Order: sequence, then structure tokens, then C-alpha cells
Amino acid sequence: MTYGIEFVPGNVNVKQVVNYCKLAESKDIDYAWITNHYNNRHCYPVLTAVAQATTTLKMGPGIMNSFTDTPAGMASFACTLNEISDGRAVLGIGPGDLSTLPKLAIDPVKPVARLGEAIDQIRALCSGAEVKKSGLEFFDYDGAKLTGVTLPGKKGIPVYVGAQGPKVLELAGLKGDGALINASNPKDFAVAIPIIKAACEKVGKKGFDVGAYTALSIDQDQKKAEKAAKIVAAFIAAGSPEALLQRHGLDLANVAKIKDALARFDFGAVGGLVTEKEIAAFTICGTPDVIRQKCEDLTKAGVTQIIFGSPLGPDMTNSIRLLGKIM
Ligand SMILES: C[C@H](OP(=O)(O)OC[C@@H](O)[C@@H](O)[C@@H](O)Cn1c2nc(=O)[nH]c(=O)c-2cc2ccc(O)cc21)C(=O)N[C@@H](CCC(=O)N[C@@H](CCC(=O)O)C(=O)O)C(=O)O
Repeated sequence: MTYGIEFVPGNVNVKQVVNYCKLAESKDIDYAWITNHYNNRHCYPVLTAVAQATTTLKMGPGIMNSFTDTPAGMASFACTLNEISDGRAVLGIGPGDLSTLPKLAIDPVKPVARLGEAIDQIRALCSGAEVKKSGLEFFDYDGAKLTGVTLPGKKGIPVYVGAQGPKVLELAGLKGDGALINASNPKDFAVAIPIIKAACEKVGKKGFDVGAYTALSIDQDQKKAEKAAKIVAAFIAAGSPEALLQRHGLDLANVAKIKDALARFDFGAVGGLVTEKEIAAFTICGTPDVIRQKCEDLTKAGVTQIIFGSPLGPDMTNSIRLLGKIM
């Protein structure tokens, strides 16, 4: 099992992310994933700062997308980060947040097909090839080639696909080295992993890294951990399709109330509406012993990398220290 940690450079600034990553590295956490949202600090400079302050931690966007950046831009960034970090760069890329992109006047047409082309072009550019026209729909480059950056060589840059839907999960198996699946509950991996496995078998792929991109809250006090997890569980529940809510046996009427309270920014009401069921469905939350058990359950479900995702807990430094003891 490998472990990762996620930071959202909106609620923490660059200096804090760097300090948390240094602490995570000292606790033998393997990967740092930095989220990418247009309204937050950009993940690229944050990752550069992390690379310059660490020596063993691998790091990358968790996740970028091919609507707000281009394959050439992502390839150039990934190779530059790889150069700065002496070979520790990874690249998390996904279909993009379909609810946010229209705010940027981007019509997220055919996100899956676009993502597939982007991954192919990124890999071709990172290999040093001159990428010629081949009749692609979105990124039909015409003689593009990376010439002014150190290329990663045979190893390439590991590409992790952020995926939840079945088509993107399949794409991850076909074209990715790993997946970052926004889920914390073994029930979701029981659905996702067979799709990925079938795709890997189709292309004869071995050693695929199944990442559980969890929402985690750890504290010595169970109640304090649950309190910190509630708002994240609420947002995930509110944004989840009905089928997913039913998979976890959630009360649809209660989730609708949570959604309304979030829309009114009535976070007090949200706290009263979120039950243990929403917390169990969408987060791993509790004392170190509880978290250890939840990680064992995810391992049994076939997960190979557990990413400790936001909020981490009421106190992030304390959380990282506690996580260092349970791995
Ligand atoms: C596109 C969408 O894929 P999805 O896997 O469900 O995507 C949901 C999220 O993963 C996506 O919004 C991510 O960008 C969210 N996300 C982040 N989003 C961000 O904006 N920033 C982040 O930092 C971020 C991190 C992150 C980490 C892990 C993770 O799993 C997701 C993360 C979907 O609807 N897929 C379906 C249907 C796709 C489909 O049919 N679409 C096309 C047709 C097919 C085609 O595209 O060619 C269409 O709409 O016309 C499917 O996979 O089956």
C-alpha cells in the first residue's frame, strides 16, 4: 500500500502546503496531490514550491483537466516539475469539473473523448516525439515537440486519471498508470475496480495504481473528527447522483434538505442534517483505530494507494502526525 495526501490551496496558503508536505514526507507519506480549481491558488507554483522543499515525496496536480489547460501546457509543466524535483513528478488529470467550467464560459463538450486525446498527446510530447497531425478532434497538433526541457526518459511521467463515472474509469484503465477515485467507501470500489481491471486486461496492463481519493477526518476524539467531516460529507452528498445515494442507503429527502441548506449557505442547519450515514458513505472519519480499520477495508477492496484528502481533521498538523502512526 502507498499513501498520498491532498491539499486544497484555497483554504491553506503556499507556505502552509509546503510545511504540511515536509511533515508528511517525514511521516513516510509517498505522494502529495494538489487540487486545481480556477478560484484557488494555482497548483503549478504550489507544486514547484513543494518540489524545492522536499527530497523523496512524489507530487503532482490532483487533478488538472484539458479544458483549462492544454496537453502541451500540461506536458511542459510535468517535465519541468520532474526536472525541478529530480524525477518525482506525477500528473493527475481528469475530465474537469462540469459544474464549474460553464462559469468560465467553457462548454464541456465530450469530456471523456477530450481527456483521452489529451493523455495520448501528453505522453507523446513527454517522450520527445514531434507530434504530427493525425485527424484528432480536439488536439490535432501539427509538428509540436518539447525541445527546451529535460524529458523524463523511458519512465515517462506517471499519469493518474481522476475518475468516478464508468466511461472515465474505463479510460483510466486503458490509458492511465493509475486512477484517483473520489470515494472513501469500499462499496464504491466494488463498482469501480472491475471496470478498471477489465480495461487494463484489454490492453495487457499490469501494476495499475488504484487510488482512493478519500475525504478524511482523524482526531483522538471521535466526535471532534465527525464534526470536522460533516461539511465535506454534505457537499459530496449534495453533488452525488441519486444512484450513488441509493447505493449507500441514504435518505434522499434528507440529502435534498442538505442541498437546500448548502444553497442558502446555512452551514448551521447543514451540521444538524448530516447524519452518521452520510459521513460513513463519503468520508473516512474517526479516531486512529477507526481510521486504521477503514484503511484495511479499502485495502481489502483492492485499493493500492490511499490518499488522505481534506479536511484531514480539526487540526491538520495533529492529523498528519496521527496518520504517520497508523500507516
Ligand atoms: C465527465 C464525467 O466524468 P466523472 O468521472 O464522473 O467526473 C466527475 C469528476 O471526476 C470530475 O468532475 C473531476 O474533475 C473532479 N475532480 C476535480 N475537479 C476539479 O475541478 N479540480 C480538482 O482538483 C479535482 C480533483 C479530483 C480528484 C479526484 C477525482 O476523482 C475527481 C476530482 C461523467 O459524467 N462521466 C460519465 C459520462 C460521460 C459521458 O458520457 N460524457 C460525454 C459523452 C462521452 C464523451 O465524452 O465522448 C457527454 O457528456 O457527451 C462516465 O464516465 O460514464
